[in-house]
Amino acid sequence: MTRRTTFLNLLKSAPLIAPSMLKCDFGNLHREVELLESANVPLLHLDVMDGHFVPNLSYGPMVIKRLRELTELPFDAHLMISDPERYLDDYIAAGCDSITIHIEAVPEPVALLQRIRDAGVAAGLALNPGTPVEKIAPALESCDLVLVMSVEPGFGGQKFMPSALDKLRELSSMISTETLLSVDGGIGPDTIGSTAQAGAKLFVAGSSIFDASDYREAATQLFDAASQAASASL
Ligand SMILES: O=C(CO)[C@H](O)[C@H](O)COP(=O)(O)O
Ligand SMILES: [Fe+2]
Repeated sequence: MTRRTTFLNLLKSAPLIAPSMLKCDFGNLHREVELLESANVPLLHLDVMDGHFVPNLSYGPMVIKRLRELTELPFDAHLMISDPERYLDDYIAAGCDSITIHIEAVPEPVALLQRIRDAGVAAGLALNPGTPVEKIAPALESCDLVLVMSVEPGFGGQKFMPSALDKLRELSSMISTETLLSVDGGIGPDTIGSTAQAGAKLFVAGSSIFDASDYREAATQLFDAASQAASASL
């Protein structure tokens, strides 16, 4: 069983709430991971920023490797970096279970997505709010995950952009049922329902979990809202 197979099996437990570690307390990673494990979240979303592709810096493979020692939760790495090919092996070796690259950083992504899959890791492709769905259409068959950004990438705590909803609807009719459709940015109790109705299955949540006093309660509230909206839209 590869990391990719295990990651894709998560789809069976959708909706999936993925805390974005960008908003966690980096001075106390061990404790944060313990709290998230007791909150029963199914995976962690790791935002990697290089200060070039996006105007912010976060962490890289060395931190992810140490985090890997703290938990067996699957890692969903979101690489907001230029030239991800150059660093890909480091992220694979650090223990990521899925690796998502941006179409704006890699306009011809098929070969790189295949390299990720060949390494036994799930391959994801993200698009920014200003990028139309057509740009990623030729690569969809090479994707295990498609990530619709509902904020401009680079920072947590931004306001959800409703233009993501049309993209989610469009993509749900284009991708296979085995592909994880993910949404990232401004996801909270008031916005998650509309994204679930639009077809998202994996919901990245930073502020709405880490700003809460009880992570478990916050994650459960998001899960319940997404489940209800998804079943109402059936
Ligand atoms: O990729 C990201 C930012 O580029 C983050 O995953 C995202 O912003 C999470 O934070 P929040 O839920 O607070 O919007
Ligand atoms: Fe992200």
